[in-house]
Amino acid sequence: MKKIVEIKNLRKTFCKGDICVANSLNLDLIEGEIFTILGTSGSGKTTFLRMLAGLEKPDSGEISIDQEKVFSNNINLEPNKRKVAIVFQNYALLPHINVASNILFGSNASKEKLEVILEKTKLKGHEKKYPHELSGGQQQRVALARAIINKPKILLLDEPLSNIDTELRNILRTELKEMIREFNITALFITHDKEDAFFLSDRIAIMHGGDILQVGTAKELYNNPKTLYCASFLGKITKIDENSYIRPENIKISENGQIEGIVKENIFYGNFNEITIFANGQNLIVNSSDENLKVGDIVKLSFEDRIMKF
Ligand SMILES: Nc1ncnc2c1ncn2[C@@H]1O[C@H](COP(=O)(O)OP(=O)(O)OP(=O)(O)O)[C@@H](O)[C@H]1O
Repeated sequence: MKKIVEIKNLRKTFCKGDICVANSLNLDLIEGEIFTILGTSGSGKTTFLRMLAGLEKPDSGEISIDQEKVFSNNINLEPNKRKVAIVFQNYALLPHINVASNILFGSNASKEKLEVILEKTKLKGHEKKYPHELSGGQQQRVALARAIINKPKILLLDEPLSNIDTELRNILRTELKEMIREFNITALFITHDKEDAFFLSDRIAIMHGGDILQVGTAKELYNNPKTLYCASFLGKITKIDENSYIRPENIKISENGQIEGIVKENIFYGNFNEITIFANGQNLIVNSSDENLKVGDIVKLSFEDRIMKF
């Protein structure tokens, strides 16, 4: 598997060292994968993406893209020499020029290439329209087409799905994933949204306070988080003793359960119920399909294997 991006000991601090946004980061991206940096606001995602693109200068470390060193002690290639392209949040389309001109903006791609890309992004017939005449999905495709026309080695996507309402967002992210697969390009997303990360990514890195805490597939991270922070960031957990935790779906209410508890609350969420049960001297959160349990009912619980220890 070919490494398209190699990052070694990348460091960046702001405000005379007060805020460390990249704390000796190490990361490799593999050709063709969709990779996501997932983190809360202020965790350092944008700075990381900007350093990769050459828009922010790291303090130290190394970045290679497609086997070429683009940043090190004595190298700092300009953004346009780095074989990267960015799709910005809100797409950053130029409002006063049409679709074709937006796609060709800053590119010396041929008319033939434009035709191919219009075809592939399903924008044929829309090339003379202006951005405000396009749907959200079409605008996203123009932004993608513009990013991809120069055949970058890596496509960087800066929270492209934020500020979009849920219904459209589901459509856009499906389309986005299909397009990226269609172009067979390596992509790096940054997002704070766990669901987007799970939907889009082959692998995910969890970022927090300028550190990459863990890298893995969504399943690996969810089922085997290395730290309490990663565990709770990716989904609800409930404490079962001093240093053991479990996810609500891994506690079962059953006749044969070994632990007795009393129902404190039962909340209906449509496809499951979230039940708070007081057992072993504490409140446990349990996901169940049992809509009929009432406050005060006595139940028996058992824990499935997936106990996490931190
Ligand atoms: N140019 C700058 N000067 C000083 N501090 C900065 C600068 N850029 C970012 N920071 C600080 O660095 C930290 C990380 O910022 P960054 O934008 O990389 O985080 P983020 O994870 O992308 O957050 P968000 O999701 O809110 O964009 C924040 O505390 C931010 O205030």
